[in-house]
Formats: sequence, structure tokens, C-alpha cells
Amino acid sequence: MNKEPGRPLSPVIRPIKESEWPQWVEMDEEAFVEDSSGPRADRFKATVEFDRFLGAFEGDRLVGSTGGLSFTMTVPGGPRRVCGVTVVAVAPSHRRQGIMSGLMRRQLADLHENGEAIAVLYASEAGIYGRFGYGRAVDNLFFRIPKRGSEFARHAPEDPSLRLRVVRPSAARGDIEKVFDAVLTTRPGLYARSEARWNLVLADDEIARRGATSQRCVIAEDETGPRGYALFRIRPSFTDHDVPDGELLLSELFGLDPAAYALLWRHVLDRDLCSRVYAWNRPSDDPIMHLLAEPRLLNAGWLDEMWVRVVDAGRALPDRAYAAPVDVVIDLEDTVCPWNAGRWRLSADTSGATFERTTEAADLELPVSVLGAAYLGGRTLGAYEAAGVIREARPGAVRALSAAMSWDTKPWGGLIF
Ligand SMILES: CC(=O)SCCNC(=O)CCNC(=O)[C@H](O)C(C)(C)COP(=O)(O)OP(=O)(O)OC[C@H]1O[C@@H](n2cnc3c(N)ncnc32)[C@H](O)[C@@H]1OP(=O)(O)O
Repeated sequence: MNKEPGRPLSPVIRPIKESEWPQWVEMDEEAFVEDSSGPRADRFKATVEFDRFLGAFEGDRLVGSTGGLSFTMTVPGGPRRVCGVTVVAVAPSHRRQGIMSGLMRRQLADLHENGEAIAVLYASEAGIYGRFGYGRAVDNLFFRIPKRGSEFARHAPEDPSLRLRVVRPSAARGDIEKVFDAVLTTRPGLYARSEARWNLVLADDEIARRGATSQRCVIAEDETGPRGYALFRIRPSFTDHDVPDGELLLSELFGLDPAAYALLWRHVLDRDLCSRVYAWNRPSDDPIMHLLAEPRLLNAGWLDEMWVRVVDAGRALPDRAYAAPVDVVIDLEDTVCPWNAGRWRLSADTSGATFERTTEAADLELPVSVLGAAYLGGRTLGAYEAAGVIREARPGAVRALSAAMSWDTKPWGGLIF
């Protein structure tokens, strides 16, 4: 460790007071290398829960932070309370001295003490959080779809009663929220959005625009009301020969039914003066993959999306639904949250589950990050065994656990927090 002379070895970790907000904004801007002050910071501040917003202090000086947000997130089995971990930041002058590690450990201990079983986060870099027991639980696909050739397959659903309404997002907020609330429980990973979070989603400052237009919205509806919406921006451009070459940047698209979903995609793909759609955060089982007549035109790329930490295995494992029967003894490794470590018996079927301490011999050994990765149902476990992460003692145990924890609809958070 590289300490400057005279610097205390261990910063004090405590909640950040609201009066210390300006200091936090300054530290955060340096850590994330961005200008986030002004209205953007105010909008973010409205989502902050100061009693769960931890700072690392050297005297009065703030040198690190981690925030906890109270979310209700859909998991296999229904909505559950989870902690969204955000703004993990350490002052550039203080990096690689163990400050984040101290904050992470303290946050997990606090969550355990509060009876909170699951923490989730979006990682700025994928190499950071595995060491704290977070598992890569969700995949995010991004697509660059050219307009030319993007016809739908013949089976694409159509509903003549649907119509489109182009509208500014602020004027359609009620309809947007209504659609979102209706899809919320259909996919693990989606989490309910507070008013303050919607303010962030629909924010339209220069930083949010990143050189593109203000946010645009199209609603699909019929006489019963809204059945879907898309939010996007457009980066206008023309080639040297004056051919329109704009790019439509799709940020959200939700449909309540297949016809509304297909119509919205058709609209964004066909938008005049644009030659392609860049959809940068889509679920890994996005139905658009089965709508395009030529799916290679998706030009898909892959990234990790949400990471999940099983903070309290004894609470979390019996508190989700299982897709198939399983009865296994798991030897769980967890050096960061030792209350999870040791042998547990998971007995589950489609009607319920128990997860209890046992002294029986283990059928398989796995690190807690694998339970996090599988918790939302988006991972099969054979690959972890093949990679040497899981060790199987009883043949068939990995496959049985994998089938039970998988879920048909792939998890996806849909919105970075
Ligand atoms: C959920 C979110 O908020 S994601 C956002 C994360 N924050 C950022 O990306 C902002 C810019 N970066 C930072 O502020 C800091 O560099 C942080 C928060 C990533 C790391 O803080 P530090 O105090 O330097 O981390 P700390 O010293 O505790 O490192 C602990 C371990 O993580 C490793 N580590 C730290 N940062 C990274 C990284 N970006 N990639 C890979 N490993 C990392 C360290 O090497 C160390 O490894 P070791 O235990 O094997 O020695």
C-alpha cells in the first residue's frame, strides 16, 4: 500500500450528511471524470437516501462513497426488496489503498444487519465486484440495425386497431409510466421507478443528449389506451453526397403485446433521415431477434448488465421461485459475508423452497458469486463447472441446481442506476 506520510491509515466510514453534498459532487466528478453538477446532480440527489449513503472520511475530507437505493425488483416469483448499490467512487488521490474495499464490506454488513438479502449493481468495469461476491447475473445485448434490409419475417404480428402518436416525453409521462408499470412484473430484473427516478430517465440536459437531439417518444395505442412506447434520440447526419445518414439511438422500447411491440420497432427502424438504429441496452432474449427476416442484421454485441450479490443466503434462496424440483447440499464459499459460508440444503420444487443449514456431505461446492449470477434466473451452471468455478461431488447435482434456478424470461434491469 502506498501511503503518504502523515495520512491516517483507515478513513472513518459513516453516512454522508446532506450538508456534505457539495463535497460529494466534487469528489464524484473527479472519480468519474465527468461534469455532473447542476440540475443533473440535483435530480440524482432526489433519489439519494442519505442514511444509506456511506462516505469514507479523512477528518472532514470525503475520499470515497457508496450509495444504497431501496428498490422493489422483480425476481423469479415476484417483486422483492433489493438494495441498488450505486456511485461507488474513490478520490483519484486515494485509489488502490483499500478504501472501496472498506466501503463494500461495511455496506454488506449494514445490509445484513437490516435484514436485506440481495444487493444489485451496474459495474463501471467488470473486473471490480467479483471479489466482493457479486455475480454477473444479467446480459445486455446491443444492436446496430441498418434500415436497409430490416424487413420483418412473415409471421410478424399486426393489429389494425393500433395507431402511433408522436409526442414529447414530458407530455406522455402518464402513458409511459402506465405501460412500464404493466410490464414490470413480467421480467426478472425490472425494478419499480420512483417519481425521482422517472425525472432522471426523462431528463434532457446537454449531458444526457451527448450530441444527439432531445429525447423523443412514440406511443402505440388503441381506444383502450397506451399499449407500448419507445424513447429515443436522433443523431442527425448526411454523407458527403448529401444522403441522409442519421442514427436513431433507442433508449427504451416496451410493448404490452406482440403487435404493439412490433409496430414500435417498425417505427424506429423506418424513421426518415435515419439509416440505422443503435439500441444499446436490450435484454438477451429480445423478441426483435425473432422478428427480423435477416437476424444477422442485428449486428449484436454483448456486455454484462446487472450484478447480483446474495447478501443473506438463508433469506434469499427460499424467497424466490424455482422452475424444477431440486434437492442438493451446497457447500457455499463466502469470505466477505461469513454468515453465508458452509453447508446448506436446498429443497425446492415449483410450489416452494427451503434452504437450511445441514451437516450432510456436500453435493457441490460453489462461491457465493455463482448464486448471485443465477439468482435472477439468467444463468445455467454447467459452464461454471467447466470453468472450474463449481466443483461437483455428486453427479447430476450441478445440472439439477441449474434447471431449478433458470427462468424462461431472461433477467434484465433495463435502466442503469
Ligand atoms: C456500482 C458502481 O458505482 S460502479 C462505479 C465504480 N467507480 C468508478 O468506476 C469510478 C472510478 N474509479 C474509482 O473511483 C476507484 O478506482 C474504484 C472505486 C473503482 C476502486 O477504488 P479503490 O479504493 O482504488 O479500490 P481498492 O483499493 O479497495 O481495491 C480493492 C481491489 O480491487 C481492485 N480494483 C480496484 N479497481 C479496479 C478496477 N477498476 N478494475 C479491476 N480491479 C480493481 C484493486 O486492485 C484491489 O485488488 P486486490 O484486492 O487484489 O489488491
